[in-house]
Amino acid sequence: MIEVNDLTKAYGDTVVLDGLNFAVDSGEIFAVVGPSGAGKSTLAQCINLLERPTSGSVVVNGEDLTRLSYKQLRVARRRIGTVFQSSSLLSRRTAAENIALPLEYLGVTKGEAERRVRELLDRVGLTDRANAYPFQLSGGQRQRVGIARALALRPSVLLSDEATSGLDPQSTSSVVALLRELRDDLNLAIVFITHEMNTVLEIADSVARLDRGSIVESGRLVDLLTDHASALGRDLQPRRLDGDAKSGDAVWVVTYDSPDVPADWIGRVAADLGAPVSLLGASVQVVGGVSIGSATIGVAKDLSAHVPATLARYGLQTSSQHDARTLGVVA
Ligand SMILES: Nc1ncnc2c1ncn2[C@@H]1O[C@H](COP(=O)(O)OP(=O)(O)OP(=O)(O)O)[C@@H](O)[C@H]1O
Repeated sequence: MIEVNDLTKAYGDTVVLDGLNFAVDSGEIFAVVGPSGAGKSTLAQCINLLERPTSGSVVVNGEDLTRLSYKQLRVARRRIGTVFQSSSLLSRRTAAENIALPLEYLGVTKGEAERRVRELLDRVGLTDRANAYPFQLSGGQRQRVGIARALALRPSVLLSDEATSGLDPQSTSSVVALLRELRDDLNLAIVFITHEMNTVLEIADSVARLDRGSIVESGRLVDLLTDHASALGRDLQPRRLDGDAKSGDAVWVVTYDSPDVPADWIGRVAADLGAPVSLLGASVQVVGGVSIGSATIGVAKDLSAHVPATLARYGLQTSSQHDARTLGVVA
């Protein structure tokens, strides 16, 4: 497990990370989301101690890495494997040779390294691409090689710094599936840093939002998605808008997590309001075994005062009435 306690990083007078606290258990994926400039890269560098925090600690399996000497740190750093955005593979080395790099640095015998590389290639599903050079691999395959290399020294923590950014949706899904598999099979604690909300929904057990160097909201993904007061939970909901709101309609985002919500709730809500309800988009997401539904509906603006209570009657919640323009709906 990894714990980050009161972590602060300043460059001169500029405080880039301001007193961050979180813990990630073995077998858990913790996502950190945040806009550009929030401090995500700096956090990644402080976690693997490429940058020394100004104050605070990074504790891996009970050992405070920030207290170690440079020499001790070189050994302790093996407990954290890092995967970067572009996987930074050496272009003149094959996939297998790239994965072998950390083993070579460590002075592992040739035979032992070859055995371990074979194991790792199999682990990431690239046995048949062992002798391919990076330019012969797809973006998703290169990231798999990067993941295998990060696992070479059997770390207990995997740090993923924008590892899926820039990948197409299919490659992203395959890398996400691999990381979830590794979480479960190797019981890794994974810190997944990203600016992509969609990926968080696919991968995270817990999530924190970093904004201007501080964690402004955090929690278990399933709790955030079902907490109607959570701004992060709302931002994580997939938005599917298939239709346009009618002129004169207000747009509402409705969420539900209860199996008791009747399947024909739209018809019933319309009947209660005595006016049509248009379904503009809907999705159902299964997070941690819980089905979380999200729908976007349009209802005549003059009925707005009655909408929340009518929805609540059927176990449906809406946090607020949304401006159609912010949701990309033409009102
Ligand atoms: N070496 C440095 N000296 C001074 N300021 C720095 C340094 N490194 C980063 N910063 C500042 O820290 C802030 C956070 O930068 P960081 O790169 O960690 O953000 P980020 O969330 O990773 O952004 P992005 O998603 O755009 O990469 C920025 O305002 C940046 O200018």
